Amino acid sequence: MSGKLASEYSSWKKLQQLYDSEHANLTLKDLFASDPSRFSKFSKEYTSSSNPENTFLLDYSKNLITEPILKTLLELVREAHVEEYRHDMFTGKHINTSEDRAVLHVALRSFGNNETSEPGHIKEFSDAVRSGAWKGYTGKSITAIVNIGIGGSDLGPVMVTEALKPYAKRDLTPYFVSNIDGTHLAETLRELDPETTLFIIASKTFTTQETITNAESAREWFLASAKDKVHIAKHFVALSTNEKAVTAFGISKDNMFGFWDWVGGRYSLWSAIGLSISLVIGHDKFEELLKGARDMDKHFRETPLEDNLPVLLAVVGIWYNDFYGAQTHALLPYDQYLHKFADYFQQGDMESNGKFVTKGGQRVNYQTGPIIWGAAGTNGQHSFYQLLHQGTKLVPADFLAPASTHNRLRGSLHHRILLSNFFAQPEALAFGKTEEEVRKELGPNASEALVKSKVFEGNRPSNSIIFPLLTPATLGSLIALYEHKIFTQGVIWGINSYDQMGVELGKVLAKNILAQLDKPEDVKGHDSSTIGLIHYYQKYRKE
Ligand SMILES: O=P(O)(O)OC[C@H]1O[C@H](O)[C@@H](O)[C@@H](O)[C@@H]1O
Repeated sequence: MSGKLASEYSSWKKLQQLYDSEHANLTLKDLFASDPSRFSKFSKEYTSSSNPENTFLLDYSKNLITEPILKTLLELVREAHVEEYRHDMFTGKHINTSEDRAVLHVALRSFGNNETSEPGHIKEFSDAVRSGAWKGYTGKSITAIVNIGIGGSDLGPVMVTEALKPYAKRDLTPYFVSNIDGTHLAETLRELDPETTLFIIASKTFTTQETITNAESAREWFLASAKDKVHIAKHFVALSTNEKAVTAFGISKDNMFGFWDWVGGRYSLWSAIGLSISLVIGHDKFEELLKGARDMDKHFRETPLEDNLPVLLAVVGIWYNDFYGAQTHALLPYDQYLHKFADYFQQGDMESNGKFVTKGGQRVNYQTGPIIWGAAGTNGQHSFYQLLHQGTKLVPADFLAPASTHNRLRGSLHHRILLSNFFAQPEALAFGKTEEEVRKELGPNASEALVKSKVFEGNRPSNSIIFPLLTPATLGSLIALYEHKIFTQGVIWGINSYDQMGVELGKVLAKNILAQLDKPEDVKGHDSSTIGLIHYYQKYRKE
């Protein structure tokens, strides 16, 4: 890290000048009208180095950028030494400075590196469960797996198993329990049979209160039927870096799938945390996912900045976040299978880049990570798109869609309709509808108010990503694309994208409060609001 605030870079100052002098006149309508080759200039096709079928098109032409703006944004990348930091990450330097750790999730998908992954164990176990050779305590095969984990030990497996459902073994149903709210576990267990259920306790630290409490309750539920603790070995496995805590819980070393402290929770689906993925889609497909990510790593490492897709997404994001003042960024996949994509990157991005101090401990004087949100199209259109089109906020968005679907209902009629929306929404956002157009449509008798209410100002930017079909390899590449976008932005902002100190305070306060919940006289050391809320709870609680 250069030790500088991003705002001290000369390219940052230049960007501010460019914004001040140009933004008022920068309209997508003019940008497209004045340059017939805008699309070819500002779009790139990616093809994975090892798999020609893993390809996608990134169209970033509908952004409020010009060639000089993009050039200056890339100067910022150079000035912030992103390329050097990229090298440091890939070579295992301790870029997670506050925890003094390497950041090497990329090594998990580099293959041929046996020290950094446990593929043999994962494969062998997945094959045994999937083939039915792995038997439960009454000799029956496993039909349900329950991943108990939270945050990074939940969201990746949830998102990927949903996204790759077309490749799933349908008689092995995955469930995910994350919330400490007993409802989550209770409602899941209601459907399950202890004789055919496998619990996967996923926790990097194996100290997370939610996960350990849920795991204990699951064990209690299981033992109510199985009676003898020896049966735990057939029904509980652990994914963790903490062997001591795993064995103390009663899970044998043989049933533990290890990983390492240099795998961040929100980057861990590539590690043993991906066991549920391997169980659901099979180890070969899990490897295809990893290879897709590996090929994007190669692209990120070797491609010049001008053509480097994660870098392009990162700088365009910075342009809106830091100069246009956009607070959020929407992820809008037009693919039902990707309905958890935004949830996944909510943690991936916000836990990585939601930070106000630099690695050097300075308070930043600019915006860092955006608020990430989104939903699968077209549901969002009938919900929040009103604000995207006519609200007072700028919401840059990424639209993603597959050209073909795994479910070609009625000769792909559904998919054609879906994609017509995928194409129409960015167009409408960018080019809008003028007052004159509305007037023409409504005729001379329309009231002024009605005319105004139907105007779309347009000029709302977006990226579009389109790929042939959502396969494991393509998904791997897309996830890695966003991971490296987050990395690039974090380096530019000078922050540590790989710790998560911000989740600690709430945990500490909750522990303290838990010890005070029984009696009103124990509730001490809080503000009057917190005390009032706890007293109300104590009045109505039932055990
Ligand atoms: O896997 P674990 O250790 O249970 O952690 C689960 C989650 O806990 C915290 O919220 C954070 O540290 C997350 O990054 C992490 O993913």
